Amino acid sequence: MRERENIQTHRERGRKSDTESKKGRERGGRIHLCMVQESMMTMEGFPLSLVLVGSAVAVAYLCVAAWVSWPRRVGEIFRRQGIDGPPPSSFFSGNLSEMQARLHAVADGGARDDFQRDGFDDYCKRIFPYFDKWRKAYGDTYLYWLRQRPALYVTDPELISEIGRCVSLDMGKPTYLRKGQEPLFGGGVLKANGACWARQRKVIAPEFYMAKVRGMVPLMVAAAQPLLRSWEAAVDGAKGVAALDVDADVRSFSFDVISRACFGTDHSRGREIFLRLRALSGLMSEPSVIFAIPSLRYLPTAKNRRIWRLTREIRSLILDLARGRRAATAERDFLGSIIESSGDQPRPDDFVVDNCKNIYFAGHETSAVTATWCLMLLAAHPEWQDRARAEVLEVCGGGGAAEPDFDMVSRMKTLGMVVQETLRLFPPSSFVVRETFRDMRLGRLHAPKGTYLFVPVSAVHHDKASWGPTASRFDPGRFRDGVAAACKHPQAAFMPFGLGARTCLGQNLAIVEVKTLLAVVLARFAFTLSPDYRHSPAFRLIIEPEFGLRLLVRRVGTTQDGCN
Ligand code: HEM
Repeated sequence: MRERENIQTHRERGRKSDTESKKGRERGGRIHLCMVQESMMTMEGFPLSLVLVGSAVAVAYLCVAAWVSWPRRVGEIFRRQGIDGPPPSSFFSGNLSEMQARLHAVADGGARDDFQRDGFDDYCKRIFPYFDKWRKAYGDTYLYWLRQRPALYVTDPELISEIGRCVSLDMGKPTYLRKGQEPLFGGGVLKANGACWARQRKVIAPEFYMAKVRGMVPLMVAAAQPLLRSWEAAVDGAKGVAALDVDADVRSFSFDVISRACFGTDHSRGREIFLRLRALSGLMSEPSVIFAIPSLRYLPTAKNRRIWRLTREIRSLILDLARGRRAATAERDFLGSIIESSGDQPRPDDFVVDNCKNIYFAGHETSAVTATWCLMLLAAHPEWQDRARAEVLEVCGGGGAAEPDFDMVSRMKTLGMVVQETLRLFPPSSFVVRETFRDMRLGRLHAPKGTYLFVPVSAVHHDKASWGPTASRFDPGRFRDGVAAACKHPQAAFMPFGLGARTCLGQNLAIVEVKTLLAVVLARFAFTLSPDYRHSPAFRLIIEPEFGLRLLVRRVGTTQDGCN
């Protein structure tokens, strides 16, 4: 009985709850309907475009929030690894404004004459005062900011070696080096990355192997003749001792060497091309708002039109030469070889044009400024000048009568040590720079994608921890038993030609070229620094003497007053 009642109650409860839930469903349905109606009213009240704009704003907000918080998150990644650094002064400039302010403060103090008879102040502290300050505050490896990009300053030998060992295509030349520089470098080997770079390097590298450079010594001797003739004329005209601004002559020699090495018998036409490249480079390095705002590069301003015209002329001159070469017998110089390999490249004409331009930029000023610093250091250190000359005269025989050939140049060990010590004290390239194109592990370091790695070559070359207390002194003798015996951590302490997979392709050519020039000069002339030489290494993409190099030059075997 009670059971029946229970069942009934349960059924009634069930009916009741069914009715309630039906009512609820109806209410819910009405609510849902209302919401849809409401929302339809909203859509009607506010046009769809407003809703879309709202969504776009929300997405943009999220992107900006991610962008703005990225530096903080990256900073945190480095801090967790024990790497700290100066806080960015603003989100947009990073540490750039502080860097500029310190540079101005030093410039306002005037260019210091920091040349000393037996040593050189570490000019890097004057040229890059911010790095020195930050290194003292944050240690050998620290993080700073170039706008919104993290930049790691690396002087720790272990980390430098890791960068040198890395062969991954996920690390390469920073993209900022290419932006706006297309007319000068195009997609050539210097700034390319990934498979495109690897393909080009494979073709170009053999052109500068020692076996090729061996055959270039006669063209170097030929390229030195105008300099020798003009110095002889000046010395004879001055009745014994001439004051000469030698840096322009040395640059002209180097220009001729690279023209002859690249274009062989066509070197005079090559010179025409390189002269236009020089003009183009001059135009593009003029400070201008056009290059700060990328889209302005496409405006037909007078300057842009000149840039475009030069770029077109250079391209068509190189391609004309290449067409002539294809029709004639193959010549085994740089141009001949890259024309031959261009067929396997995706864009053969670009490959030829861009790499001719790249070799000019890579190989002209760097070798010239190295030879200029060598002359300056030999002028300032007569004992080393005498030793180097004695070696040249001995190797070339007959009092230096014979023109040097490759084997003779290779036997000039003292001269080799002088060149190495010059590259240590004044490396033309102040930085080896890389960018990580994805998150990477370098030894113990985890570097997020988009990190710049800056190895300050000149600072590392002057580091007393690696080179000892005489680091700032000119002492070629330290290289007597090679680089390994000259310093601690040789892989990470001496890198005038860069690091690892991207190391300089022209280093054999450069060293033989500088030694050959010094040999022919030393065999004929003795020189000292002019009293008005002002020692002031300046950073203008490469480290060069700010006020040029003036020497007092006389013929070998005569004294300062010109008498035997
Ligand atoms: C004393 C003279 C020279 C110095 C100090 C020098 C220095 C350098 C440095 C520091 C690099 C960058 C390496 C890196 O990022 O790790 C480089 C790259 C390069 N250099 Fe030189 N260089 C000199 C002369 C030359 C000459 C004469 C040529 C050719 C004729 C040349 C061709 C190149 C090329 C093609 C690269 C790009 C390599 C690549 O990215 O794969 N260099 N050089």
